[in-house]
Amino acid sequence: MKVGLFGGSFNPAHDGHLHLAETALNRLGLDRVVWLVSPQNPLKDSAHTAPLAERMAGARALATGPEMVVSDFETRVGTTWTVDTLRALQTRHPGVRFVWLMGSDNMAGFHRWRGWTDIMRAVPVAVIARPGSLLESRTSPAAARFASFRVPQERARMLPSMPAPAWTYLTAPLNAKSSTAIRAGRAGA
Ligand SMILES: Nc1ncnc2c1ncn2[C@@H]1O[C@H](COP(=O)(O)OP(=O)(O)OP(=O)(O)O)[C@@H](O)[C@H]1O
Ligand SMILES: O=C(O)c1ccc[n+]([C@@H]2O[C@H](COP(=O)([O-])O)[C@@H](O)[C@H]2O)c1
Repeated sequence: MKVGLFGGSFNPAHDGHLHLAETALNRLGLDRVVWLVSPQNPLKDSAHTAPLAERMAGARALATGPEMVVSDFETRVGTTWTVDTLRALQTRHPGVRFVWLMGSDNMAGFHRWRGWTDIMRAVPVAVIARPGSLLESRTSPAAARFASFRVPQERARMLPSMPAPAWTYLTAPLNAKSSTAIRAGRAGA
């Protein structure tokens, strides 16, 4: 079983998220994409985060295909740092091939995440291109540090079966949606 782990605040969920999930599902040949709705991004201000139930409902409304699963795993287990979430999942599901999924904006700042080199060594990682972070992500400290472990996107279907570290950068048709823009629109409405 090959499972993409799609962590996010989903504050709120939007079709850019669906774009990322479907791109990863198809290009990596995954069996499932799990939308891990974060209790709270440890690097973001909690004052702007909507209640979990609201964010879960928004994610469920979009993640409708049979391969899509929306999960509150981090809340149930009590993890907020991704490195801890991955350890907990790998301990519980030793037979599953997990791949961490993220947009290129997160790759640009990935070196600020707790235990980021441990994350790279724990699971393969797929980065999906997002407008506004194309150059920063490709020239980021994480991309430089793990340059020799990069898998060309033409071989992305091999990624879930590869031992970590291994990562790929998927250039897809871009989607410009963002939760920040949606929240700003609501505030101004
Ligand atoms: N339009 C998009 N294209 C590609 N990846 C995206 C897009 N929107 C979000 N992502 C990715 O989805 C994951 C979850 O993102 P998140 O829930 O923080 O949404 P966001 O729009 O980035 O929110 P915010 O604007 O509040 O930071 C992240 O890895 C992010 O990079
Ligand atoms: O573990 C970390 O240091 C860390 C720092 C920033 C973000 N994350 C995770 O990255 C995922 C995307 O976060 P976000 O807020 O960009 O949607 C989500 O699962 C967060 O918990 C994790």
